[in-house]
Amino acid sequence: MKVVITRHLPNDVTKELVDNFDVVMWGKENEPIPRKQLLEEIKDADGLFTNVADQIDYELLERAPKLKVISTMAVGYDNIDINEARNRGIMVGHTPGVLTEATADLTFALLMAAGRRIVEGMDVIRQNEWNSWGPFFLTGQGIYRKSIGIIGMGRIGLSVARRAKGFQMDILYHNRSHNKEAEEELNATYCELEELLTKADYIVLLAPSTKDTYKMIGKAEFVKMKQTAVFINTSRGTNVDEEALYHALQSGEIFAAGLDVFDQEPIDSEHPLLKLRNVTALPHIGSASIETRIEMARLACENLLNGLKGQPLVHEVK
Ligand SMILES: NC(=O)C1=CN([C@@H]2O[C@H](COP(=O)(O)OP(=O)(O)OC[C@H]3O[C@@H](n4cnc5c(N)ncnc54)[C@H](O)[C@@H]3O)[C@@H](O)[C@H]2O)C=CC1
Ligand SMILES: O=C(O)C(=O)CO
Repeated sequence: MKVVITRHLPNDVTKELVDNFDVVMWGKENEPIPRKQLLEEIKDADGLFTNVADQIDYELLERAPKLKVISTMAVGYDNIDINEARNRGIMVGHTPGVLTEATADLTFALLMAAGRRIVEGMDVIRQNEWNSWGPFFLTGQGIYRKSIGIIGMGRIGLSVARRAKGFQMDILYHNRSHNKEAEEELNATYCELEELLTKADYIVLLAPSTKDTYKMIGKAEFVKMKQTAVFINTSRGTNVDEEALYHALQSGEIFAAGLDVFDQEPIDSEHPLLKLRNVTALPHIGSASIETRIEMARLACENLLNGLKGQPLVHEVK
């Protein structure tokens, strides 16, 4: 059987796949396999090892009559046409859990960086703009004992809430259903979205990208936030209306934003959002700790191996 791997991975991670299957692996780690080449290689493939940056759509699936398993090295699978895969009897595996703590760390780092203007401070030094200590020079928003509103209280949301508890923050959340663990362990309060937006000092978006969450934070939502609010998005860029976000940041409707994800990735370096001093932007590195990425790659390999051997996947998207 043939397996296509769309990014270069370490040999010790792919060993079992290489020992058992005919593996075609793209040679570069940080550059995507050209679409044309992927469409060619997929024609006789039984398994596909992919990630958030590949579009696994109708066109690709239509060209892959033998495909049995798609395994993504990610928890989010919005880049995969799940319905089409299901119609064709193709199993889809993903990697929930192993990346939760790394992504929560990065989310909290962004929250602190945006609130306390950390990257802006570095820029000021680099640009030789640091003249003196000033009473209100580079002052930002406090974090300790402030409130945090988490939209999407799932695995990562709960781990972010645990970090917030360490800062004695008041935890509000909005979710599809009540999260008992968050309420009992952290005294988190369930809110309707509107209430969360008006009350929270820090607003953290961690819901998946679905048709219900598409641009769920837009003009109407930013207007409801406090002028001192700091907005953090580590979910997916498509969950936010970026034009409305730009306007809210530029006009002072909100204080700052910390963004790890964008509507178009990679974001163009000339994008208006990146011109704003009150934006802290990162290139989709939420889960990028070395140990977490290795665990994700191993789990994705295990999903693929299991599927191709006719065994249940460790984590199958249902
Ligand atoms: N920036 C990065 O590198 C990373 C980003 N992510 C993103 O984070 C997302 C969350 O991951 P997990 O916490 O593991 O998933 P999860 O499934 O455990 O949590 C998602 C939560 O969002 C809630 N939700 C769904 N639709 C909602 C809506 N319309 N309104 C409010 N809440 C809603 C769900 O009920 C669930 O509790 C992923 O889907 C992915 O998009 C995940 C890992 C790394
Ligand atoms: O897992 C995900 O969904 C990511 O965005 C990358 O870790």
